[in-house]
Amino acid sequence: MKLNFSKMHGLGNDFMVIDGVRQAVTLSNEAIGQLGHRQFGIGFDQLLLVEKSTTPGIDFRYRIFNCDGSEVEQCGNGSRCFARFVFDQGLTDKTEIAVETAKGVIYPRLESNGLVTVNMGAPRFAPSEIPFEAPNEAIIDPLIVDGQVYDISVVSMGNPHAVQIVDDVETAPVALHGTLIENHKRFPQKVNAGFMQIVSRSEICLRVFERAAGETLACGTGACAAVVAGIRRGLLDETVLVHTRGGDLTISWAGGDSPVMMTGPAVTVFEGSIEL
Ligand SMILES: N[C@H](CCC[C@H](N)C(=O)O)C(=O)O
Repeated sequence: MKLNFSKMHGLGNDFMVIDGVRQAVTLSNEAIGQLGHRQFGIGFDQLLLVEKSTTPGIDFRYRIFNCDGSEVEQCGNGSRCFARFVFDQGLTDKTEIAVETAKGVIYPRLESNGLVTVNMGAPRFAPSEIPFEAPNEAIIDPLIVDGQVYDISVVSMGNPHAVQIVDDVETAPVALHGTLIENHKRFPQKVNAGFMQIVSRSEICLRVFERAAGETLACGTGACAAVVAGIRRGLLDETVLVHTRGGDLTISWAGGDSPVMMTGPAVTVFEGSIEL
C-alpha cells in the first residue's frame, strides 16, 4: 500500500498527517508504532488521520495516535496542523471547520496572519472524566510521587493532564517525575504531566512529559490544561502567553463551561509517500 503523507509540526511537536479521505488507509496500531519510531520509521510524536465525517454539520473526523501506536482522544498542536493540512490539500475551501474527535468537537480557524485558532471545547474536572482515582472533584489534589507529596491539578481536554507548579521549568525533574506521574496508579489510562512556572498573571513557562511520547517541545492540550489549572487556582487571568521549548501559544479561558481557545502556528515541513 502506498501512503501519501505530510510531515508537520506545531512548535516542534511533530506529526505525520495522513489523508484518509482520498486514500484508503488501514494501519494497525503496531504499524503506526513502527512508523513512529525515530530511527526505524518516519518518526513523529503523533500520527494524525484525516477522515470525512458522517455527522451532519461536521466537516471532518480527526483520529490521533501516539508514536507507540496508542489511539488518544485529543491533540492540540495537531488540531492546528489538521486545519492547515485540509485547507492546503484542497480537502476544504473553508477557513473555519468543525472537527469531531474521540472526545467532542473542536473548531479550528485559519487566521489571516498564518496562525491557527482552535476552540478546544470546555475542560472537564470530574475524576471519572479524567479518569483519576479520587473521592471527589478538586482544584488541587495531593499526589505521592517518589515518596513525596505534590499538589497537582487534574484537567481533561479530552485527554488527561496532571499539572503542577514549579519554581523553574529548566531545573524541574521533568524526566524522572514525568514518567512516574504518567504511570501513576491513580491514572488508570495514564496521564500527560505538566510542569508550569508562573511568570506573571498573563505569562507562564511550561514543559510537558506526554503520555506515550515523553517530553515534547510543546503540548497544545497541555498548555490549555495548565492555563485552566492556573486560573482555577486564582493565579492567572483569562488570557495567557504560554512559553514552551518549541515556541509560544496564546491560551484563553473565561471559566465554567466556556471553551478553551488556543492560538499558535502550524508548519508543513515536507510531503512524502511510503510503501507499506
Ligand atoms: N500525548 C497525548 C496526545 C498528544 C497531545 C499533544 N501533542 C497536544 O498537542 O495536545 C496523550 O496521550 O494524551
